[in-house]
Amino acid sequence: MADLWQNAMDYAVAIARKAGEVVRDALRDDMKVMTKSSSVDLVTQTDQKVEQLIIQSVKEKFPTHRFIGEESVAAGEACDLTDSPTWIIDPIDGTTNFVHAFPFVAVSIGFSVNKQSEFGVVYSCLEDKMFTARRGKGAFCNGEPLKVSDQEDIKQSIIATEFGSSREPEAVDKIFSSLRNILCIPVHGVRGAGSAAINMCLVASGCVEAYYEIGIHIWDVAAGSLIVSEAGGVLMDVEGGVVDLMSRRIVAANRRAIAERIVKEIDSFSPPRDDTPPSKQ
Ligand SMILES: O=P(O)(O)O[C@H]1[C@H](O)[C@@H](O)[C@H](O)[C@@H](O)[C@@H]1O
Ligand SMILES: [Mg+2]
Ligand SMILES: [Mg+2]
Repeated sequence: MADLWQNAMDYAVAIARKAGEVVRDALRDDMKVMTKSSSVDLVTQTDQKVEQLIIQSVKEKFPTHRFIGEESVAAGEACDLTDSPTWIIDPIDGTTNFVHAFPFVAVSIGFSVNKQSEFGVVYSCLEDKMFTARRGKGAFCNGEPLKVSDQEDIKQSIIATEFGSSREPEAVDKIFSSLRNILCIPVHGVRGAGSAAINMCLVASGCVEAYYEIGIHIWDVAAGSLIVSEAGGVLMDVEGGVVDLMSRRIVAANRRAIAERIVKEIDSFSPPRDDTPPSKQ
């Protein structure tokens, strides 16, 4: 049977590559850096330009499809995931890296239908690595199949995480408390690429055993989640149980036992959900 969404996925890969070129070119220019929710939540004209480029290109080809885009939501659009085919876009995941030319910057495009993820594309544009996954068909990097690490022992693992863009003391205290607990299990190391999407691709590639973060948004992890699960990994909420991409909390791991061990050490909290309008937060 023909794959209904393969055409859309091929299109997403082509747009992500084009978007990556725009990002790479912009690194050479002077940047105007603006802020969003806090003085460390950065955005540039390139984030906005790339998001518009992706949305306009998709609209030409798939006029009935819907969008959740980071910069459109920042501009006031609703973050609604319906049953309609929906493109979930982070035009630059790792904007702080981009601003500082720290070389981990990704274009992330997730696609969901009936609230189920159908494909995910993460283009790590400075490394020129194209990560892709189609539901039920595996995950790939530049066409090569991906598989999570087979490590069973958390004490022999590397765990990825991020500090995020909240500087509220209560949140920072919990982030540090979780980090301390995990570091002192002890694990071999803790790392962070500065891009949620790339961290998830590192889990899918078997370079780190797990990644967790509280404070991410649906556009940071929509594509990466499918890439992890298609590479054989698991997703979980930071308190255990089923992950909810609107909840702004995620654990992605090579296996359930490692995810559950991390959950035990996380001092959890709940940022305002992505699907709660700012007026109700
Ligand atoms: O760079 P953006 O798209 O803003 O995404 C980042 C996110 O906002 C932060 O919370 C995470 O810590 C980063 O890893 C994201 O990639
Ligand atoms: Mg992001
Ligand atoms: Mg972004």
